[in-house]
Amino acid sequence: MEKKYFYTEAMTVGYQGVPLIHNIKIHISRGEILTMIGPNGAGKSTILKSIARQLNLLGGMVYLDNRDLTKMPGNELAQKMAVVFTERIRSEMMTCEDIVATGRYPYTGKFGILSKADRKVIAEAMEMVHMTELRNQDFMKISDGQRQRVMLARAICQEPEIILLDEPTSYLDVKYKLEFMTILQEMTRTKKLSVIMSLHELDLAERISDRILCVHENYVEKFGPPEEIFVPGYISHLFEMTAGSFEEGSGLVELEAPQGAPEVFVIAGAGTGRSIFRRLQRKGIPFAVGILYENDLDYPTAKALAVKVLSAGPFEAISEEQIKSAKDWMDQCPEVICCRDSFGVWDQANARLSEYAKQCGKLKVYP
Ligand SMILES: Nc1ncnc2c1ncn2[C@@H]1O[C@H](COP(=O)(O)OP(=O)(O)OP(=O)(O)O)[C@@H](O)[C@H]1O
Repeated sequence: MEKKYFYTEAMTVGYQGVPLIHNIKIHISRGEILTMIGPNGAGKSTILKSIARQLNLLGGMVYLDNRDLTKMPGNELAQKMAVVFTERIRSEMMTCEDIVATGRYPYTGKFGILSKADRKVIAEAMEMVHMTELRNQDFMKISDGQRQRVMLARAICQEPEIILLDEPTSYLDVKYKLEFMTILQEMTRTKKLSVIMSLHELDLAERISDRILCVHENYVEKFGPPEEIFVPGYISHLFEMTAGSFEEGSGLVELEAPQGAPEVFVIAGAGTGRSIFRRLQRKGIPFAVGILYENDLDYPTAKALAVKVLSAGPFEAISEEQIKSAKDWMDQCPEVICCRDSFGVWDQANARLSEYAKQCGKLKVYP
């Protein structure tokens, strides 16, 4: 096997000599992103802390750049590896810039005197995460999201080859989440940075990661590229979801579907139905939907929330039998909502259903 930049062999992690997860086998190359996902308390932070040497390994080996990581001198490790964890660092009387500057310690020698070149790296790192305007503020008096950006700037100015991040985007708003991920991605491309992180945002994990490690409670269940992880039903299994659903294809989460005999039949399609399905869900009204093509934008939400979805295969002709079945379901519902104001050439079955609902006096044109 090609030697990877970072890899583990039978790594066992845990606390006070008690193993939590055995036999962890992961690897990444320079410029790759590995993301850990899994339920609360599964052991993601424990793995990160063990790689960062904050916890002793309970077994196995970790290699970085072909070296036994446990034996690497501290200063050398600090020049290779940056760590962005969630615990608050003690920082009395320190400005945000002071905190970022501590990222240069592996390069500044014993007295921590910053050269002109160090100051340039610090300024660039602050600029990169858009925190220059925070530089003179007391680090203890900024928001959680601002703190996450300051900590990323500190890691960037450490100029590492590999960065470990524990839930780095948990406090960031959507703009900064995307910015944060873009910065990481740019650094993987331009500086060949390797990234190992934990994320609870599955949509981001799927998009950014080259490899995903699925940590189930106390064991590692899967390790592979996102397309091997986000397969139907797997995320619900990994998180042992008991309410609502996650659809791996679209990355959509939906709340619990209302149960019971359908009270409304919805004619939707082309993405017109999703907001109606969710409104019905919020009111706890069970509903049926038809006839949707299985590649329609509305289909994943309908599958998650409706009692019954009458569907047709992608680009297939809809048969008389399918229309008859949809009418039968419609007959059982006191009300029909039509989300469409026009029907295309390939959607005449739904035009007929809408006409049928009108004849039955059940059609409600949705506002
Ligand atoms: N210092 C500690 N000593 C002993 N056990 C600990 C310690 N810290 C955490 N644990 C336990 O180790 C297990 C894994 O915790 P860990 O923080 O690694 O989970 P996680 O996957 O990062 O969870 P989350 O998604 O909630 O952050 C938990 O059962 C936790 O209670």
